[in-house]
Amino acid sequence: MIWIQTKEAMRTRDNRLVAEAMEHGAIGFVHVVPKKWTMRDVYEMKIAIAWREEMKTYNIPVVFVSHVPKESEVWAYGHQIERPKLVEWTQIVTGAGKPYQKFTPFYKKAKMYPFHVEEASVTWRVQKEVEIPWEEVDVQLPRWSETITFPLLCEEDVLTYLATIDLSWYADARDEIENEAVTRLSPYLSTGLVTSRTVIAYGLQEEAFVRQLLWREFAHMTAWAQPHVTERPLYEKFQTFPWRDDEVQFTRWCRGETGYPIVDAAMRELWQTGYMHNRLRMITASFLTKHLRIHWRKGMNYFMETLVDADEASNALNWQWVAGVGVDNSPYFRIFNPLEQGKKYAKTGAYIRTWCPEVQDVHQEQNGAIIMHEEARKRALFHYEQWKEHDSNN
Ligand SMILES: Cc1cc2nc3c(=O)[nH]c(=O)nc-3n(C[C@H](O)[C@H](O)[C@H](O)COP(=O)(O)OP(=O)(O)OC[C@H]3O[C@@H](n4cnc5c(N)ncnc54)[C@H](O)[C@@H]3O)c2cc1C
Repeated sequence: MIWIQTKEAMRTRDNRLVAEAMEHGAIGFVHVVPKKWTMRDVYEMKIAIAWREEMKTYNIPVVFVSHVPKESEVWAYGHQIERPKLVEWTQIVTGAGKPYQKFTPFYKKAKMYPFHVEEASVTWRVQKEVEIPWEEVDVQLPRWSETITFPLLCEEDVLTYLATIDLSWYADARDEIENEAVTRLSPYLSTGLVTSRTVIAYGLQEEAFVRQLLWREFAHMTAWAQPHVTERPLYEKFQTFPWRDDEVQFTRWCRGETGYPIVDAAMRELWQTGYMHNRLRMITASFLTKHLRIHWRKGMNYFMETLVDADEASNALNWQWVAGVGVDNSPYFRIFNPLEQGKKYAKTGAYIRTWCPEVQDVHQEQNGAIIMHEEARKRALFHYEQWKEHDSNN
């Protein structure tokens, strides 16, 4: 009997972990119920509840536990079998055999190889009742999750959705916030309801889109090669950068009360739905790290708690990228003007008004704004220059 962690394993297609486990006989799944819930935990729990129902047809138990005792052997992606990838990371390396630090050369090299295709799908079969060696726990989802509409909960629905995706205007419009051209596949990729190989197998191969899937792959490769990406800046010199500690301003950012309509709309949408468009993630992360000069790790941790697609590697790499502390990033001195970003990518104001109905002029700082843009920009540049001169060993 083999027990498998539900994490990233609740699907039929491209699932070698489960297919191989079944070759050894009966299987069961264990799902660890968290003590403190993030948005993504709740979403995963809901997927696991639907999975438990589906698995009943085959007598395959899905057990909810508080923890997995150290001594018990439980199969999991990343242990018995590596996570599904599009390319072989050990092959996509520099001339010196090192992992790429920059995305563009990684991307160009990755495109030189055919992508890995889907591996075994699981052929489910009814098994005999098995004894459960685990102590089950009751699941109490947090009250706040009751009002949230979560993305799809089972693979079949996601596959149906995949078949409907039209990428013909993705390249031109992926930055648009109001006329959304992006796919919203990230919760499914993050929880493993589908793999990027299945996405490709469904014919979603438009170049600009595949480039984004490879950004994800690059983030995961980086976290594998440099696991400290969630802790320290990859651009080591930034270890000494003087971030500000300001709980009041941080809370205003989290709550969408900065007085910058585009920032506030995005942060409120995140809080109420767990979703935020990529362009808005860039604008809000830039605002926190440059306008407010608050540590990127605080923002990163807040996104990990609130995003329904929270993914440690993608989140950390992107935060480092926006903050300008990674190795392949927009430099710290390039500072987004949130008002201009709003005019360009959320032109009509409809998006902003949905989340900030109180706002009159959607492309202006509001009365009592946390800081004036020009002043914030100057201060950020001043501190950056000072740090460069005195502390960064440049
Ligand atoms: C500060 C910040 C934090 C982020 N945190 C996360 C996170 O926790 N989880 C997460 O999945 N993505 C994260 N991203 C990347 C990106 O914003 C989301 O993947 C994207 O918005 C998801 O929407 P979509 O599926 O409609 O994207 P699409 O544009 O349709 O892209 C398709 C897929 O490509 C991948 N992808 C797209 N852009 C990126 C990117 N910049 N980096 C890595 N993969 C990408 C995602 O898997 C996405 O589902 C973050 C970006 C920023 C700037």
